[in-house]
Amino acid sequence: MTDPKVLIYLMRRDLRVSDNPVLHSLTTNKDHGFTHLLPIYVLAAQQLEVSGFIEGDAKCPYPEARTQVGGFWRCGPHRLKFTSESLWDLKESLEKLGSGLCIRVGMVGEVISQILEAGNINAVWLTGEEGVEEAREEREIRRACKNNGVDFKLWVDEKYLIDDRDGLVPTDPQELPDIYTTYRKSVEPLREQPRAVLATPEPNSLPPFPSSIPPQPGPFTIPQSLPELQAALMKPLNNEPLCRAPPVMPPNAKSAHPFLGGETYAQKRLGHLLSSGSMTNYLNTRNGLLGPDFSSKLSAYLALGCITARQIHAQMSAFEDGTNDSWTGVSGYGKGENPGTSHMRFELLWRDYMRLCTRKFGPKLFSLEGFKAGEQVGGRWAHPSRPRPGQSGAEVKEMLERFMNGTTGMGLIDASLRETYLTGYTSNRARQNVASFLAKHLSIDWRLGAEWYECLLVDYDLSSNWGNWQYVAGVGNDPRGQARIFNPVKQAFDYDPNAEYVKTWVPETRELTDPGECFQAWTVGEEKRRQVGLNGLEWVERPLKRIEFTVGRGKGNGRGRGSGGRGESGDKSRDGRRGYQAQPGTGQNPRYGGRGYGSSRGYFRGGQRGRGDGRDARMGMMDRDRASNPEQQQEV
Ligand SMILES: Cc1cc2nc3c(=O)[nH]c(=O)nc-3n(C[C@H](O)[C@H](O)[C@H](O)COP(=O)(O)OP(=O)(O)OC[C@H]3O[C@@H](n4cnc5c(N)ncnc54)[C@H](O)[C@@H]3O)c2cc1C
Repeated sequence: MTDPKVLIYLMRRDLRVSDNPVLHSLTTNKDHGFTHLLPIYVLAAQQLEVSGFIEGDAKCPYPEARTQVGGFWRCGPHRLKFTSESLWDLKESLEKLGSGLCIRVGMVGEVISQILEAGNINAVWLTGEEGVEEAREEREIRRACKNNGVDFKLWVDEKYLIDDRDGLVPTDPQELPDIYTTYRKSVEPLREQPRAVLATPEPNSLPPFPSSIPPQPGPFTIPQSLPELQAALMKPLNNEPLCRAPPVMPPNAKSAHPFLGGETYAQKRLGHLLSSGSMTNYLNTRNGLLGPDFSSKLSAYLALGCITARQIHAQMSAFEDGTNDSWTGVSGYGKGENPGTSHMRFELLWRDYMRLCTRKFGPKLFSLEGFKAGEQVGGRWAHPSRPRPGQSGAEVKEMLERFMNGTTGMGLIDASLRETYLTGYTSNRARQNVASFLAKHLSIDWRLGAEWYECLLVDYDLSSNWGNWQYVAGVGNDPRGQARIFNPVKQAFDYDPNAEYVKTWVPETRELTDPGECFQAWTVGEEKRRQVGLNGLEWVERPLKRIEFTVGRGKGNGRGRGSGGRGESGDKSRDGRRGYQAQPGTGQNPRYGGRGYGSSRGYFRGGQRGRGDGRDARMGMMDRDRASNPEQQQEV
């Protein structure tokens, strides 16, 4: 009998069996020499809270998985659910192929090291990622492999539209143009560029799953069913709401993102978009706000690698070329590239571009000054511990709390924030407005918004989230930078002219007939407020922002009217940099992770400290890190 030769395939954001380079190579290259394949997914303790996997009174060995500036849970309920569904779908798909999936809990590098130390592993393969934490994992695994005499291979991440190896993506990240359009022009025509998708492995074509695997080290227990997995993930989050006075689901409101996670559902969704004609119409509908089909809703699948951009491209090409008769009769079928499919490629390239920006700018992705570090923009933004002149910390805290629970008094913004809280999704149009409102109207540290999205979004993606927040805050790759401000009243008139979206998510406005009143309920007169039940509501009486706006004059000029432009937010008058932004790479507990920004404490941890669950000691360790760095202390 030959000795077993076991290959670990660590799956991170490539949760699919189709168009998967690692699985494909194992089925096509029969000389790989492995007798067994062990696909592993680790629920990473710094990215999602894992204490729910502990039974009994044992203490969790890791700090809570909180964001660094705001102290929010890094992975909220919507993405926990979607991720668990995606994992289970992957497990079932691998089982159908005659393989399996081993789920583990802990710090990724540590988990893999423990398995290597138990012996009998010959190689570890994984796909490279751009994030700071993911790169750290890769270094740790590489080191563990070296220490244990095990082969290590980092595969090229192939879930993007343009392949890194085709000579179109700059090999030196610093050569990436700072403007998206310049990059796009350098890679067009987009329809010609993507590589072909890789075939899905046939059943029993992969090396078999090992018969024995080192157990999950304590104190964690791995659930054996999807409901148990979801219960363990949700357990720590059930103890407290994510914010003060959270919104409740309005009657008759429906999620625009009712989709289950996983490769199976990603493919179904793509099929639906093509067969329903939604993809053909995409250019006309993509700025819509309500309903599942105004845009693709593929982002969450793309973020976890349940589907690849080139799979979307390939299916669109088949549609355009008329090579799949099941689409006969659908508008645009067989008629070549159309505005909808062309624009989808354009958006998918944005996603590529955001990833390449992460590669280029590294930890600057999380810096208050963004990619423009050194351009002295930091003093613009308040944080509860760093109010701007004339403000108190309590005022900033209240503004932020009302941002989080969607009671700012600005209809479009509140609708989007409540929708995001309740469903994990909001449209790109709404996201742009929300980010602009926080950073440019409220002048609050935009990283708190980025972290809040990290917690809430079902499709959270490191590069797309942080890159877009920087872009809108004016410290990223928007050539118009600080000069571009979204007027949320004008935007509401343009994209929600009948206030259907605002009325759906801010049900208190449903009795109002004038859309302008829905967009800013403070404009409703006293008598009417009483009649429609708006009387006494804080966000009606005391909105965080009042924008004078008249439809005839403000609409269409991109600026609103009266004080509706940038002046009313006070951006220009109050400045003076206070030098408080974090220095990349400081104040972190290196073992636990962190992405090189902010402090570890977070501001909105409501009641987490000193609750006597054994975690104070760990937080104390992080406090010491901060105390050794006075600049860092100033930061929070
Ligand atoms: C402040 C802010 C935060 C954002 N955070 C995220 C995030 O965490 N994850 C995420 O995937 N997208 C993010 N986006 C980008 C965009 O809003 C979402 O990708 C899109 O709304 C997802 O819905 P969809 O799949 O229906 O998009 P569609 O309109 O159908 O677009 C198709 C795909 O193109 C990509 N795409 C579209 N627009 C962008 C963009 N501006 N940047 C990068 N990729 C894009 C996405 O992968 C998307 O699935 C953010 C945008 C803003 C303004």
